[in-house]
Amino acid sequence: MTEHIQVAETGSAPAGLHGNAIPRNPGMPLELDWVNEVRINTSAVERRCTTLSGRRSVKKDAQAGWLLKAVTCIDLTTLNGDDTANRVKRLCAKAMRPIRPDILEALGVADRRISTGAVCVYHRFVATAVEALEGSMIPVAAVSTGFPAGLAPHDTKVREIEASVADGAGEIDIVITREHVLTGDWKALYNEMRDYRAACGDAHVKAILATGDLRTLRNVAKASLVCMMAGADFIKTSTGKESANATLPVSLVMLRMIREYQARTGQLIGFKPAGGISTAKDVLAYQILMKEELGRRWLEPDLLRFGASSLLADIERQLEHHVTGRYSAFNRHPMG
Ligand SMILES: O=C[C@H](O)COP(=O)(O)O
Repeated sequence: MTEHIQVAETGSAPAGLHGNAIPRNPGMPLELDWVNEVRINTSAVERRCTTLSGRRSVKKDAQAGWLLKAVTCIDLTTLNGDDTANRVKRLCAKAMRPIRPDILEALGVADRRISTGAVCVYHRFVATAVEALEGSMIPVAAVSTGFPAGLAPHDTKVREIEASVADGAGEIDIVITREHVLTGDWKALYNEMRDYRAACGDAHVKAILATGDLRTLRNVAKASLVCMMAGADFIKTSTGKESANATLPVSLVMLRMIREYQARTGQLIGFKPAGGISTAKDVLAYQILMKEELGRRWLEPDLLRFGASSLLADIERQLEHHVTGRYSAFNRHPMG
């Protein structure tokens, strides 16, 4: 598949959810019949993912364009217990200039304005990141609702969202209560998601399903659907802290539910695979999956984000290899 892909034009706003033309998902009443009808053919899902990687690839000469586009879809993330304001500031600087100017020059895109899709941090660092990114139009995404386990009291979780919005977060990545899925309490999941969406106000909300905790692909599909019904703008696979994070089969199931939701409601919902996505090769596989399942519209940062802490370093390295024919050491591509 040799297909060249457009990266952001000079002077256009950096990638972000804000200012895009997609109307937000208002949600809809919980339709339990629809949820209960959901069926997943696990072997067909696995077969599709296996054949996808065998049949499809992006030709070498088009890869740089795809990887630059992927950069604009990264939620550049730091979610560690030892995070500091200085680390977050360095990450923000990287988000504003994710690829070294000499590499962009050699690729012939020095005039394009390329930034990551967002910077993703804990609530504590939202204000720091907002200040560091001032003028860049890069939104700050806050993980929330007792991330990563999501087991804080409900009111505390709602207040956490409100606090991050007050500090300037433009995007809120909430974690769902896995117990609601594991006990099939779809009403409870719908209600909590509804409350989170309301607390976000104008901030876009990504629903983290923590798929590695949900045990079955059918649960993943149902949870995706219920969160979309309750008004999620994006559905996201993982926190990055579960024992299993983003995978192609889980992503395929979520994408099929996005397609089904769009067919019934007309609404376009975004997708964010997260956790363990660390190589350019991984990212190309996800981009191919997105394009094949939902179409090229879903390669844009208002509908696709990669939640990743170390992916950018590998992409930059691959782009450098593309222009010089040589690989440099990882320490030449610091994250912050
Ligand atoms: O949402 C983002 C993830 O926490 C990042 O996970 P990662 O550190 O495996 O890239």
